[in-house]
Formats: sequence, structure tokens, C-alpha cells
Amino acid sequence: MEVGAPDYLAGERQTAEFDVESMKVTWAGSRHALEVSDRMARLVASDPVFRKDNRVMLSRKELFKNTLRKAAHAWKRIVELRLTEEEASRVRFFVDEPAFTDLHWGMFVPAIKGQGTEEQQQKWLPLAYKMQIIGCYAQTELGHGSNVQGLETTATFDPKTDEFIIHSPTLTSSKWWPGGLGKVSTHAVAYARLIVDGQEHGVHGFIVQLRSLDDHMPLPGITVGDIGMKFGSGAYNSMDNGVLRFDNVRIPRDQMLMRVLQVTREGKVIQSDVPRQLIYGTMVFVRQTIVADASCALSRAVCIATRYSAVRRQFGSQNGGPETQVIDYKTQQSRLFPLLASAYAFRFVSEWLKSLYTDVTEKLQRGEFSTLPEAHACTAGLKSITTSATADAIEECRKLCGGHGYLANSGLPELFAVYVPACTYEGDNTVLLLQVARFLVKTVSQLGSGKVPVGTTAYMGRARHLIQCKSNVQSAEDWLNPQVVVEAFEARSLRMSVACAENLAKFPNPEEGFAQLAADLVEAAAAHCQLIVVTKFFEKLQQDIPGKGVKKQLQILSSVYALYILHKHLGDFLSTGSITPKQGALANDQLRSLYSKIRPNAVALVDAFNYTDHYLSSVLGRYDGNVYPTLYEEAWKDPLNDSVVPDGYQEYIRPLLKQQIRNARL
Ligand SMILES: CCCCC/C=C\C/C=C\C/C=C\CC/C=C/C(=O)SCCNC(=O)CCNC(=O)[C@H](O)C(C)(C)COP(=O)(O)OP(=O)(O)OC[C@H]1O[C@@H](n2cnc3c(N)ncnc32)[C@H](O)[C@@H]1OP(=O)(O)O
Ligand SMILES: Cc1cc2nc3c(=O)[nH]c(=O)nc-3n(C[C@H](O)[C@H](O)[C@H](O)COP(=O)(O)OP(=O)(O)OC[C@H]3O[C@@H](n4cnc5c(N)ncnc54)[C@H](O)[C@@H]3O)c2cc1C
Repeated sequence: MEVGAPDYLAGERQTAEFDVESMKVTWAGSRHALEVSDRMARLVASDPVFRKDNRVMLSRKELFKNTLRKAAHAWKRIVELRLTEEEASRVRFFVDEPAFTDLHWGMFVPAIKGQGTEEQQQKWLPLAYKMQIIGCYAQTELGHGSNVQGLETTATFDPKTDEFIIHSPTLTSSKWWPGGLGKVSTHAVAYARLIVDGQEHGVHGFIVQLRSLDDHMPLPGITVGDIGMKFGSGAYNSMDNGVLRFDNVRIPRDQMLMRVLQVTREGKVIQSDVPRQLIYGTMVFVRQTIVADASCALSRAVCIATRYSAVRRQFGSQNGGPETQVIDYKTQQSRLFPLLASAYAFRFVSEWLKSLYTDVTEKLQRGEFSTLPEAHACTAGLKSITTSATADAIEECRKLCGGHGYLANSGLPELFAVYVPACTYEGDNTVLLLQVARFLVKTVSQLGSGKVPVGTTAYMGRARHLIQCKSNVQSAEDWLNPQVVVEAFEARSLRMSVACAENLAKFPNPEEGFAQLAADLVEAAAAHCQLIVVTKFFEKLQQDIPGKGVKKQLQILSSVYALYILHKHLGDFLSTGSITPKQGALANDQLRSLYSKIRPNAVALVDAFNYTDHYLSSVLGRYDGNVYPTLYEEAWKDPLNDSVVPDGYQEYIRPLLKQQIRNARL
């Protein structure tokens, strides 16, 4: 905020019952992370090249060129200022424009790191780190995305030349969707069916050069382009999602990523001791980052809706006094505050997921693979439920802002359009929950075998208790006890998984059973993932959390998150007998009283996200709350208002009006 400028939300900030600066540290993860983030946010906000308020007005070509300009400028600044990897990634975050760089750093580099041998990493990573090559992740095809084993592109080993021949045998085998592929990438990690000596060996990744490093023209045998406009204006259209076909393209043998499986000079295929599923490792990595991204997108929408709800007044004026702030309506609170609580919940579960991922990666380096299935289930499941909830929440925030939320300059329509494909990319959310369901059913089926479930399924080890326990909640206050809440969530989740397993057992063919019961399985998987989010929020509160009143606020938010989910899925809790209708009603009573506790802290709780006005890019979410004059000024900047009488008046409006006059005279 400018020094000396009026703060229309000052009153809201004064009622906060906690230290906002300390909450900023907790949200950022550490004082260091906050400092870096804050510095990089300001660096980006103060640089005119990173202006983004005109994105929705630009044509696709202008938008794309501007994105290239921003990406090049960001890289120049990163090099000039010798920014660390952490700082550089914050710069990209605050530039806030989907671009080829997301895929280069987010998937191409991790694919080589995760699936390449030491030698391959040494050869390719330095080039990628200096951006002397730009890469994308080319897996999905026109005909297959979810079904990775169904990909059709082939990579046939030619022992005569020691090369692979990469080929697109059908139209449906065309690579379709990879970000950065359409117009920018010089290289791709392309996924193809490995064929050696006429034998198939599954899908593997291959580094393929696509374009000349001299003039950017496609290399012989490569057909490549952009797949066209996507949902919304601005939004994800800054990304060149691409189409790619290979016509018998030859690459050296050592460009197959060979950490999992090696093909020797003689054409021998050697499976290493690394599990085959590591070929999917890049997706596991990215799904984990997408959970963190969900908390960012959600907190951004909630910040806009909360500040605006405090500024906006409708009805309720008494004796000529001010009208009621819409944030004081209980309905507004019951729609908004659970989303605020969800933003914090997703933040902390993403912190935990990152540590799980780091731990599993270290174990994999040591040759320990036992935790891989859990890492897959957690990343897939949490990616699914957090992105679905966030996409819905952004739209809810738009509605919470009434008519003005529909204006592009509220920031919410574009945020929604950019965000919503997260429910599809990196795995369709339903397909991913089915993966979690497989994992749960397997865990349940092993309960009798003496195998003790660990990690996030450890609670299933107490199946005997959880299958018949009764919640002892007797008052609304009892719902503030995390143990009571967790037990209800565990009972619901376990009972849903067990019911699925029992129903599955009725089918002679398990795969047929799985297909028939898929809708129930997805619900059981979601229940398990919600339990993880609730548990990790409560576990966060076991840590030392410094700052006046910070822990207290987080306790309130954790209860709001848990009881909101309980209220939303009350049917599950009741039908499984995990709680009684009376206990469900008490949970709702508690939720109402928690909303009142959040109310005086709401604006401060979104200030703790520490977003600059540049990052939010929302007239409604401005830090100073100066909404109306800005909306008014912005309207006049619209190109339609460049002339008082619009283009087209002479051709289309005037003849109409004249026609009416003639008719009236007749
Ligand atoms: C505005 C700025 C944006 C900033 C954004 C910030 C952060 C985000 C960063 C980047 C995102 C940006 C852009 C998005 C780019 C998008 C990229 C993509 O979409 S890439 C393509 C992604 N594709 C998918 O996700 C495909 C989904 N399908 C699959 O994952 C699998 O094929 C599926 C569904 C798991 C099915 O496999 P299936 O063929 O049936 O099974 P398999 O036989 O292959 O496997 C059997 C066993 O393997 C286990 N398994 C499966 N997957 C994994 C895994 N990943 N890891 C470990 N294990 C796995 C599976 O459970 C089976 O185990 P059991 O045999 O039952 O024990
Ligand atoms: C913006 C964007 C960026 C992308 N970037 C990349 C990229 O960089 N690289 C890349 O390789 N790919 C990329 N993709 C592709 C993306 O990963 C796939 O679109 C995604 O994995 C979903 O696969 P699909 O399109 O085949 O969907 P489908 O599987 O065809 O899904 C269609 C419908 O069928 C349902 N369905 C499918 N299978 C099942 C099942 N077994 N049981 C029940 N229901 C099922 C789904 O739930 C969905 O409702 C991108 C996609 C988008 C939208």
C-alpha cells in the first residue's frame, strides 16, 4: 500500500486477535521462506514488464508473445541478480503466467533427474539448467491420456545403427496437450512403447530433439504445432499446449531414460532393481507440488472474497446509519469461512506431503521401495481432492462477490479459468481417486493376514474398534476435541472402505466388481483423503507455533475445516453409523459458534497470505479496500470506451434507429 494512502479496511485489521506477522511466518513455512517470498514478490510487482492487468484484452498472439517476453525478462533478472533456485522459483510464481517454463522446470528437468542414469543427468541437466535447451513432457496422446499403458507411440530399437526409431503409427498416437511443446520446446521427454527385437517392454521416456537450436525449425520427421485456444480469455492461453507427430525419427540409444530399464548395445533388455512404477515418478512429484499450488490458488480467491465482503454493504441501515457489511451475514460466513479454513488446511497438508515425498525419494535412493505405493496413493488422492475443492471454491468466491465478481478485473474469472484444468492435468481426479481406492481395498484385504498397516492407513489397524465404536459427543463443545473428531473421521473412512471390500467380494471377477462399484470406491477414497487433511492439520498444531494468538486461530480454523467437511458429508457419517443425527446437529451448532470467532480475524487471516496487489490482480481484493473509485476508473479504461460513439454505429445502429423512426411515422 502507498504510504499515507487511506486504508478502508483498517477497522477490520484492528479487531484481529493475533499477531499477523507471526501468522505470515507460519503460512510461509519459515521466517526465511517469508523473507525470500516477500522480496521476490516486490521485485516482480515493481517491474513494468510483469504487468498483467491487460492479459484478458490481448489477442492470443499478443498474449503469447508477451509471455515469451516476460519469461525471457524473468530469466535475465534471475541471471543478473544471481538468484538462488528458491528465489528463481518464487519469481516464476509471482510472474503468475502459465508458460513453457512451468513444464521445463516442473516436468522436463524432474523427468531427467528421476528417470535418467547418472551419466544421462550429467549430460542433459547442465544444458537444461542454463536453458540452452528447453524441454517439455510429452506423454498424453490424442487417443489416450489417463491410460498410460494404452499410449501408441513406438520406440523401436535398431541394433544396426544403435538407435531408437520413434514413430507415430496412427492419428490417435499424435502427442496432444503437452505444455511448451506447441511453439517453444527444443526437446521433449516423449513417452513411447519400447520394442526390442519384436518384443514390447512397456512405456518409457525418451529424450527427443524437436527443433533446431539454430533456427528453431522442426527437425526432419517432426510435425509440431499448437492445439488451439482453451477455456476463457487470457487464462491458460499463454501456454502453447502442443501436437506432435514422429515420422520414423531416429535418436541415439543413450537418449532412452534408463534408470528403470536398460537396453544394451547388443539389444539386451535389463530390468534394474528399481520398480517399474518409477517411470511414473515425475507425475508423483508434480502431483505433490499441485497440492501446494491448490492452497495458493484457494487462498488467493479467499483473500479477494474476504476483503471485498468486508467492504461491501447491503441492507440493514438503522436510523440512517451504515448498511450491514455482507461479511456479517451468517450465510456469507458459512460459505466463506470454510474456504478460508480449507486454504490453511491445504497449506499444511501440502507441507506434510512434501516431507513425505522427500522421505520416500531418499528411501528410493537407498533402494528401499516399500513406501512407494503409499506415496502414490497420497499424492494422487490429495491432488484430486484439493484441486476439486479449490476449483469449486474459486467459483464460490466469485458468487460471494456478487455482480462485481463477474468482472474480469475482480481477478476471479481468470483465476478460475487458469485453475480449473488442475482437476484434469496430472491425472483426471476421478481416475486418481480410483487409484487410492485400489490401495485402500488392498490394505483392507490384508488386515486379516497379520500385515500391519502403516503411515496414513495405520488407523485401519484398529479396524476391530473403529468398525463398531460409537462417538461419545454429548455437547457442541465436545466437537472441539481433535481426538473425538479424528475418531469419527476414521470410523467413517474405515467403514466405507470395508463396505466396498465386502461388496467387492460378492463378485466372482474382482475387476468386474471394481468397475461396478467405482462410484462407491471413489467416495471411500475421498473420505480417506479428507481424513488425512484433517489429521495433518491437527498434527500441525502439536508443533511449536510462535506468535501471540496464532495457535488459537489455527485451532479454530482446524475445527472449522473438520466440522465443515463433516457437515457437508453428513450422509456418510450417518449411514456408516459413525455419529448420530443428534451429534451431527451438535457439530453444526459448534460450526456456527466458530464462525463468530473467525469474524473479527477474517481480514487479518487473509493478510497473513502476504499477497501483493500485483499478485492478486483484483480490484475487489485490494489491500486498502478502496474498491469503488477503482472500479469506476477501470471501467473508463476499457477499449470500448476509447470512443464515445462505438465503431459500428454508422453501419448497424443508425440504420436501425432510422428504421424505427420511419416505422413510427407510418
Ligand atoms: C499459473 C502457474 C502454474 C504453476 C503451477 C505450479 C505447480 C504445478 C506444476 C506444474 C503443473 C503445470 C502444468 C500442468 C502440466 C500437466 C502435465 C500433465 O498432465 S502430464 C500427463 C499426466 N498424465 C497422467 O497423470 C496420467 C494418469 N494416469 C496414470 O497415472 C496411470 O496410468 C494410472 C491411472 C495410475 C493407471 O495405471 P495403470 O495402467 O492402470 O496401472 P499400471 O499397470 O500402470 O500400474 C499398476 C500398479 O502401479 C501403481 N502405480 C500407478 N501409478 C503409480 C505411480 N505414479 N507411482 C507409483 N505406483 C503407481 C498402481 O497403483 C498399481 O499398483 P498395484 O499393482 O495395484 O500394487
Ligand atoms: C491444461 C492441460 C495441460 C496439460 N499438460 C500436459 C502436459 O504437459 N503433458 C502431457 O503429457 N499431458 C498434458 N495434459 C494432458 C492431461 O494429463 C490429460 O488430459 C489427463 O491426464 C486426463 O486424461 P484424458 O484427457 O485422457 O482424459 P480421459 O481419461 O479421456 O477422461 C475423460 C473422462 O473419462 C473418465 N474416465 C477415464 N478413465 C476412467 C476410468 N478408468 N474409470 C472411470 N472413469 C474414467 C474421466 O473421469 C473423465 O471424466 C494436459 C491437459 C490439460 C487440460
